[in-house]
Amino acid sequence: MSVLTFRNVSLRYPARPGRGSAGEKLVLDTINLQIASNELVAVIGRSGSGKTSLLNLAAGFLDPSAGTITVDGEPVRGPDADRAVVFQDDALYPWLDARDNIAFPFKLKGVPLAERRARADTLLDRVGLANAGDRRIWELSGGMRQRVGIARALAAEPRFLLLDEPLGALDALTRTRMQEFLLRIKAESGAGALLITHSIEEALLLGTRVVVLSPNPGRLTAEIEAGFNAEVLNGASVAAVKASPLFKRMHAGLTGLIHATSDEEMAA
Ligand SMILES: Nc1ncnc2c1ncn2[C@@H]1O[C@H](COP(=O)(O)OP(=O)(O)OP(=O)(O)O)[C@@H](O)[C@H]1O
Repeated sequence: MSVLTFRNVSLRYPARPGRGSAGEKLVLDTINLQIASNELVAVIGRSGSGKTSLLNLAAGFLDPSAGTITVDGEPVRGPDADRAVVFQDDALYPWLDARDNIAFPFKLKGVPLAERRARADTLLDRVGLANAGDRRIWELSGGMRQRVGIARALAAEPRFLLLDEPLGALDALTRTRMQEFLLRIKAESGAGALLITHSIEEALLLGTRVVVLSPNPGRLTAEIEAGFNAEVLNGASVAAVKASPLFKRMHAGLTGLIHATSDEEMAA
């Protein structure tokens, strides 16, 4: 079991040149958060509350201004394939086909061509794209592209998946299918996951825990345990889970928590 830990983490963006320290911005304030391999922690909060900044810290793209981020006690010192990131726009290489996109991390590790293609094919199969290996990225639908992105993230067998609105650009139907897919893939991979989403519904459906980030500066102001992901993994339909009275009550509760600090509407 691995654990990603934020301990008293704050993040300050520097002032723009010429503005002295007056323009400095405290974006995250004293964040304490742990994500274990068996968890999917969903972070919600209004726009600008610091969700992406939090994920960028976990990824090692940014250094905290104070506090520490560790994986199993080892400080995070920069990006590492062990903490694989999936973005909203899939960030795939358009000049490569689906198979070679997935095989790319193996290429960087010096794995021979035949072996890396075979490993990519196994991953394609896992994400339900066994017949799409030869297709160019622009020949794939949005949902298929996100599957390729997720397969590429899994290629390094990461201990943590860092998911920044991975389903945000998909139409509602595809998104629902992909939510279920993401849950299964996450469970099979054994990786812990941090999911940033604008959707309270998605957070509640996928998260083992949902944490609320309140803005100016970003602080974790609420944390709830959610068990709906286990219901979906046990075979319940996403539609049935979302329609349950408990889901609706918890959704209303979280909406209230976010609106308590916000004038802005969050997407349902
Ligand atoms: N590189 C940067 N330099 C200065 N300020 C930044 C930088 N990146 C983000 N910010 C500011 O930090 C705050 C948090 O931004 P962040 O993108 O983390 O929030 P978010 O909750 O992910 O927002 P959204 O939901 O709109 O994506 C915002 O006020 C933003 O303007």
